[in-house]
Amino acid sequence: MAGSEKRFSIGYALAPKKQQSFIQLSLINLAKERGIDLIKIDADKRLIDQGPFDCVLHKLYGDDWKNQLKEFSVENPNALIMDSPEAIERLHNRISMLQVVSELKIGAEREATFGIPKQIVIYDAKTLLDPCSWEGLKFPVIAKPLVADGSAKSHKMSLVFNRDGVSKLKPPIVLQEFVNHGGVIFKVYVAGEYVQCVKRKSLPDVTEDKLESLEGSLTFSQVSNLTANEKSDDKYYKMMHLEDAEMPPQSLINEISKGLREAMNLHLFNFDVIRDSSVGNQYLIIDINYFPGYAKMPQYETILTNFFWDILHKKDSIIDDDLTNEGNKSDDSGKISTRRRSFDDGSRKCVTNIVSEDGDGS
Ligand SMILES: Nc1ncnc2c1ncn2[C@@H]1O[C@H](COP(=O)(O)OP(=O)(O)OP(=O)(O)O)[C@@H](O)[C@H]1O
Ligand SMILES: O=P(O)(O)O[C@H]1[C@H](OP(=O)(O)O)[C@@H](OP(=O)(O)O)[C@@H](O)[C@@H](O)[C@@H]1OP(=O)(O)O
Ligand SMILES: [Mg+2]
Ligand SMILES: [Mg+2]
Repeated sequence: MAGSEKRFSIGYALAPKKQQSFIQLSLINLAKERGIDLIKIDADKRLIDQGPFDCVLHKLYGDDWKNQLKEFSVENPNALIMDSPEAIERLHNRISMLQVVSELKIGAEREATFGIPKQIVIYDAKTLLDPCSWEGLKFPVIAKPLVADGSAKSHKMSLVFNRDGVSKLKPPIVLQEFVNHGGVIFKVYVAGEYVQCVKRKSLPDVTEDKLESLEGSLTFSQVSNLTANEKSDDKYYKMMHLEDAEMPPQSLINEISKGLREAMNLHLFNFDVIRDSSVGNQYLIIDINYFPGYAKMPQYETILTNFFWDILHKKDSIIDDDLTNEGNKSDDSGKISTRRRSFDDGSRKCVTNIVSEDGDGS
């Protein structure tokens, strides 16, 4: 079938800033060469009136958008929704976001271990000021807004050194123990089966003596997302040498990525990992983000185009198989061989269950 390869279209619905960084001409052109047209979804029109799309790629918030996706899925049952809004929503709350890490079952026999820092959630001021609620949590702690909805507010954090810093906090918040990690954070980008781990600068360690001299709390926002210029203005960042930091074991990163991808039913996300300096081989996951800044990865155009190509062709072969199998779901020998797609509240997942039962055991 050379020369007559089928073309696919992906509609994208992204906030202006995301669109600007992600939808580069280089990505559009590479995808086009591989038979994939990236088409902007007009946010001022109903989604259902646009298309046709083989896939809808999106990072938008709100019930109206969720309803539009649902409506679109009903009308276009073969279109992929990348990813399902219900699956994405798990990442909009910093408790449910990390709960999934605690549930991962990954091969026990390895030198490195992984988990999440100790944390509690505080919903109101009364609980915040009650010392009993803090029991078991050690200073310093990071106070993070409970909601992670992409707003500037949801990225505003405080590093709290002692009780004096507590009263200023505004619940609902998650209080997470600050773990010294040598000022280096690992960001793991996942796009389907593709995994890339990069190093970024993080918050510096807080030593015991520093802790005693520091007052109350310190606020900050998106440290690992600062531009090179912003970092080089700072004395601390000038001292840091990212090259010297050892990477986490690749096999561990791959296993966590696969475990998270499957457990969350998401294809596009990244997660932040730190290495506990006091232990050495203990890795902690502190944040998971839906559809992160892929454009920061070198060669992101190739990585994302390959990913799009894979999911579109996988979807297409499932549909072709379904059509071929229509007539032989149950033949005379009693063998049943069919493929069943999973749906999640009306939106299609990319998961396929293959059901095959041998009636006669042959
Ligand atoms: N438990 C922790 N111990 C030590 N440092 C932490 C911890 N939690 C967060 N940090 C530091 O604070 C930064 C911001 O935290 P986090 O990643 O949770 O916020 P975010 O606003 O969701 O970030 P992103 O821009 O990646 O979405 C991290 O990149 C890291 O430098
Ligand atoms: O552009 P967006 O609004 O999606 O910003 C995302 C940002 O990507 P960008 O580089 O494209 O800004 C991500 O950076 P990296 O982890 O990849 O460094 C991370 O900060 C996400 O948390 C942000 O998503 P949000 O949490 O705000 O929804
Ligand atoms: Mg983060
Ligand atoms: Mg985040």
